Amino acid sequence: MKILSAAQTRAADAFTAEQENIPSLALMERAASAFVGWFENKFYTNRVQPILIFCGPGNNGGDGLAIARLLYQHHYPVQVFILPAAHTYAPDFTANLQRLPDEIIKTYLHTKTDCPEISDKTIVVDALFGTGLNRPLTGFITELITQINSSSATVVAVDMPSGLFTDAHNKLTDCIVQADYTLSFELPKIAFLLPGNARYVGDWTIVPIGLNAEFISQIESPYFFISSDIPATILKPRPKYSHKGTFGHALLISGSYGKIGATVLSAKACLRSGVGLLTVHCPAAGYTILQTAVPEAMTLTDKEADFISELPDLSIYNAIGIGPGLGKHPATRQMVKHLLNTTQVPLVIDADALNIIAEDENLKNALPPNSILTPHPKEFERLTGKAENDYHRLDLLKEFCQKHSCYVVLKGAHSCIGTPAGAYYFNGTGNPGMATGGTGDVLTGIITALIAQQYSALDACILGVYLHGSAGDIAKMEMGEQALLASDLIQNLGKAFLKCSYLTK
Ligand SMILES: NC(=O)C1=CN([C@@H]2O[C@H](COP(=O)(O)OP(=O)(O)OC[C@H]3O[C@@H](n4cnc5c(N)ncnc54)[C@H](O)[C@@H]3O)[C@@H](O)[C@H]2O)[C@@H](O)CC1
Ligand SMILES: Nc1ncnc2c1ncn2[C@@H]1O[C@H](COP(=O)(O)OP(=O)(O)O)[C@@H](O)[C@H]1O
Ligand SMILES: [K+]
Repeated sequence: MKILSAAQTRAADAFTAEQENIPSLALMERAASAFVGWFENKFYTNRVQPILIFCGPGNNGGDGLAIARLLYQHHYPVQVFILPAAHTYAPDFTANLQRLPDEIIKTYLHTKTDCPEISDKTIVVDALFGTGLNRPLTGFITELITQINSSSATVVAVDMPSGLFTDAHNKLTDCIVQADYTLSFELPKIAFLLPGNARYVGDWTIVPIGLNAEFISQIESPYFFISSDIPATILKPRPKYSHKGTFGHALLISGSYGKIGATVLSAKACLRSGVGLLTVHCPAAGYTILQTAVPEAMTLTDKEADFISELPDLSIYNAIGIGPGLGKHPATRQMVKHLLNTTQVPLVIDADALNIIAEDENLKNALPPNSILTPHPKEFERLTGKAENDYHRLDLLKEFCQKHSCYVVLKGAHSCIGTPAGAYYFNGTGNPGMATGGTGDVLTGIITALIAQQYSALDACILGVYLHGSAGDIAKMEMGEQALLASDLIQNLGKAFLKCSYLTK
């Protein structure tokens, strides 16, 4: 699914209205109906809590007025509060104001004293500003928003939390509505996918309003959201006459004393992701553990008991994953250096292998083209330096991928894949239960297996993060978030593959 900027969203709205001969007012009605459908589902028994709808002067405010009318028709106790317009109200705002039933109390807000009391039991609908915000909010509006934010009311934002830019950085001092829920139209917004905005956006949902699909597919955007649509087109069926050689031979270089568990997790995930053959190169101390815990994998041991100091013959492998549990022993550093200087096989690089590379500019420059790096934010910071904010981090991601011709999976709640072509793919699966040790090792195993099966680097990253998160979501259905372990992701990879394969049909 493509992600559009605020300007592109406006263009998509305008094109849809013109091309499909739908008045913009009808599009607004669709948006309001979609909002109300979601709202009724969420708060369906509740027709006593007062609903305070705050409307700005633009189309977002117009949505608010249409929502007020529809909720009133569904017997919700709504009240409307309207901001003064600096110049004029948007035409569709005015049209919806005229359609507002007289029974709905409407109040114009000029100063703070006009603002209503907002009790705990209230539901606030924030329709002040949406994608048309063009500067930080100032003046009296900030007092209103501060009052909304300091109340214990449930806050539902229409399209965007007011004050939050759709696609640009907000300063920490900017005044922004802190919504519990954001119901947004047609496509996710970049702002929803960045960790720093979580406290404003809350739990977000997208509802379709029928914007022109052809227009959206033609418009150029570097930003994509990975929902089931993209992975379903990537997953390949296993041919009837295939054999284990068809699905590649992966090598996993992993482990050090006390961290063989990371190797076990990564190896199991690799095997559960369809690889034909897997060999693990680990410290000698890991031999019995691996042969017992992962009998399907072949094990090669290092001459050292507790860390890896040497490389096996690499010539027979068509995918190499390195990093989980590796440690940073000087001999291990040398091994990583040697690997980067001798192989042109793209690597899947995680954990301490990333930390070793981060400490040496020459190693970054020696990355084989099309390698995949899977840092969490701290590891990423070691690679690129500190980001000033979430948007700057995206710039650093792009620069790094372009400079080193590699793919980076910047892990997080919405893991973001950066590509050498400058695209960004944000993952939509996964949950906070996955914020637990070992889940990253599982991802390394999955992506290494997909590379061994000849998926392109980009496809392996997309399918990998999607299946990894999907396995986490399936595990969550059984056991919730607190008890979730990295092993549970491996247990549920089969179901995640199945679910994805049903979507390809
Ligand atoms: N255009 C369409 O066809 C549709 C638009 N929709 C709604 O329209 C919204 C976008 O509407 P608009 O483009 O009118 O924009 P907004 O309603 O977000 O805000 C624009 C208005 O706010 C003013 N403004 C911007 N920043 C300000 C600031 N910091 N302080 C004070 N005033 C400020 C602008 O001058 C303008 O008057 C979407 O978020 C969505 O809610 C939906 O109804 C779907 C269809
Ligand atoms: N809140 C979250 N929501 C969704 N996924 C998450 C969340 N927190 C972590 N994850 C996922 O879990 C994994 C954690 O990886 P990492 O930090 O490397 O763990 P480890 O080093 O312990 O294996 C990543 O794939 C990340 O995207
Ligand atoms: K809003």
